[in-house]
Amino acid sequence: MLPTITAFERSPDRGKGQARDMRVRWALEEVGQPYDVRLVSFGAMKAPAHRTLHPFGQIPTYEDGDLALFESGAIVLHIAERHPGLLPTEANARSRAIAWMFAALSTLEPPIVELGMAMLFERDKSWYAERLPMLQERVRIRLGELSRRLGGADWLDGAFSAGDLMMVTVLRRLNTSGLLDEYPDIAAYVARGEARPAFRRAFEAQLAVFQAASRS
Ligand SMILES: N[C@@H](CCC(=O)N[C@@H](CSCc1ccc([N+](=O)[O-])cc1)C(=O)NCC(=O)O)C(=O)O
Repeated sequence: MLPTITAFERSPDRGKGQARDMRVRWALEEVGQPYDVRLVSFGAMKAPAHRTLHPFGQIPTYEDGDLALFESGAIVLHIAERHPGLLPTEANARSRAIAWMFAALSTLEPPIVELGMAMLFERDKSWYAERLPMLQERVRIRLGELSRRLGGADWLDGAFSAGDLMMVTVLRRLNTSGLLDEYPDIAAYVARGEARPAFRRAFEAQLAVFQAASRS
């Protein structure tokens, strides 16, 4: 019995790999762990059966034997702890890699999601023109700080880790904002992640789901 994740039956991101099952697919591909996918509709996500897995009625979830997990960060950490390839074996380096996972989710993702949601849902508001620059600046501050820490290295702290995997998936949300163009080193870092064979396999798998749904 393979681990089973849940993903959108028809992703609103239209196969661009922005939905958060992408992180879990990528982590499973990096460690070479085959997996099954249960596709769920928006309606099914909110139904009691799915909420036993995910209290907030969302995807992804992860089931393996009698374990059921939600939260993409927790799922990626679970995979990284049980398979080599995503976390260093040396204790301090391992802790630093996990710190970068939290930094991606707690420091970079909030301003990036806030900007993305505003650009998606607030354009018609009277205060949009005033609020947008403030949201952009909050992201620019973090991109500048990340750029200085990365300092031309390939990955955040030595070899590629789950910290980079989470950071790249968070930074990819900026793809339509134009902000990545202002930080060519960060854009190159994201491209390095996207060029990994495991990323490509994960991306193609989630795209195939959207393409199949679009044909039906
Ligand atoms: N913190 C949770 C957040 C999970 C989450 O946001 N899930 C979203 C899908 S990924 C977020 C997402 C959605 C769409 C795009 N997009 O580009 O269209 C990008 C990301 C979901 O189930 N939404 C349905 C709902 O809440 O009713 C995690 O990291 O797992």
